[in-house]
Amino acid sequence: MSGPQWGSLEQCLEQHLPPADLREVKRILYGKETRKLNLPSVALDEASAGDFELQGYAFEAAREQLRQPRTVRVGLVQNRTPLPTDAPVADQVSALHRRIEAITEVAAMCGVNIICFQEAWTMPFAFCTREKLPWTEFAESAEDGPTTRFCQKLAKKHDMVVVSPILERDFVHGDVLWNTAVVVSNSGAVLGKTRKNHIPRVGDFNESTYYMEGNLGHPVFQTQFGRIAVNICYGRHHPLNWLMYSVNGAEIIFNPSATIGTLSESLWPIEARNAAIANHCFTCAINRVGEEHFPNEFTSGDGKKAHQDFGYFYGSSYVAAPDSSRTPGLSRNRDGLLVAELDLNLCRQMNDTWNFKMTGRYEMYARELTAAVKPNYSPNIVQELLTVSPSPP
Ligand SMILES: NC(=O)NCCC(=O)O
Repeated sequence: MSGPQWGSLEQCLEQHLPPADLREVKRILYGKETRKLNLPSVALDEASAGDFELQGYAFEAAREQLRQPRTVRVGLVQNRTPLPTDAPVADQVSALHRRIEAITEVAAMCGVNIICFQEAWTMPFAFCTREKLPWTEFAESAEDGPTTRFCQKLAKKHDMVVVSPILERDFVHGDVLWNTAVVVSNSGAVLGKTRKNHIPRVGDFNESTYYMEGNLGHPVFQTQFGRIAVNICYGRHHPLNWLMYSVNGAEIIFNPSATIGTLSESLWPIEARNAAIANHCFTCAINRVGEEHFPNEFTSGDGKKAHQDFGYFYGSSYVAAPDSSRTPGLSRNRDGLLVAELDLNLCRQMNDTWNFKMTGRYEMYARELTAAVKPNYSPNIVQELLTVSPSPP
């Protein structure tokens, strides 16, 4: 399975396909072409000095007579953990704060209005280990922990909405942990929080050792730049999870993730993109990048040898639009900032074209699902009745 040596699908296609074929392949694989954004040279220089990739694309919508274009710029950040996992907890957190601060500065130069970081961005993705200490020490209050206060400063300074996915410790309810995304308004106020609804039980994703499925439903946050929601990582495999954010009015759904090549790389380009199409909204898929090594060995329950790493986090963050177009992905092997300009008018335009909301038959599904989750449910399977022919006299 590919590690860091293989840069990205896009690099491979560009390198090997003749231009005419490349155009056709991209038309089918990526939909209507996104326009490359002309990003300021100072931002490109800063990104190159800071050793992270910077790419920018714009999605366009048709001009309407009664509504002005509703353009918003989103920033997706993928990054490695700068320090080794056995460095002191406070040092790891502060190194990540510094890294994200630098990338957010560049996002501000690019006019980003809403920025989203990767899942559990203040820590290594240590849930594979099943160890409690020191990993639980990375948990913080969503309302006023050091990372939320840090994000409030960034939001206010840059007039930017900040989506900050962290390991939350809920001090009010028995000190329990959650996988949470905090949404900070561009005013600097904490707008609210949302929790990961689906917890994986696959491979080394032993997150259920640490926290439960979220209990906050599918909140959508009204920001100055549009209505946003956060579907954290494994929730992207659940079409109804995306649907409920959309039912509550989300125009942009962020999907901060941590996932590895051996498990999910072939699912990655499909799921968030399909959700954008099915729900007439934009989706932003963000994955961490690189390899994280842990001090102690752990096993995967598959008879294979114990190991000290999770596998390769393949980056490849991208934005998908309701008209089925998508940006190219960031690379598989570098930290990066993807800037995408969205015209939110495209959501309603696609709704009027394809009518998935109108043709959705939600009432029928609600009724059938209500019956199907009951313990005494009998599946509606129609079978041929076998008639017993009378025996000959
Ligand atoms: N972080 C997380 O939920 N990962 C699970 C694996 C996946 O969804 O690809």
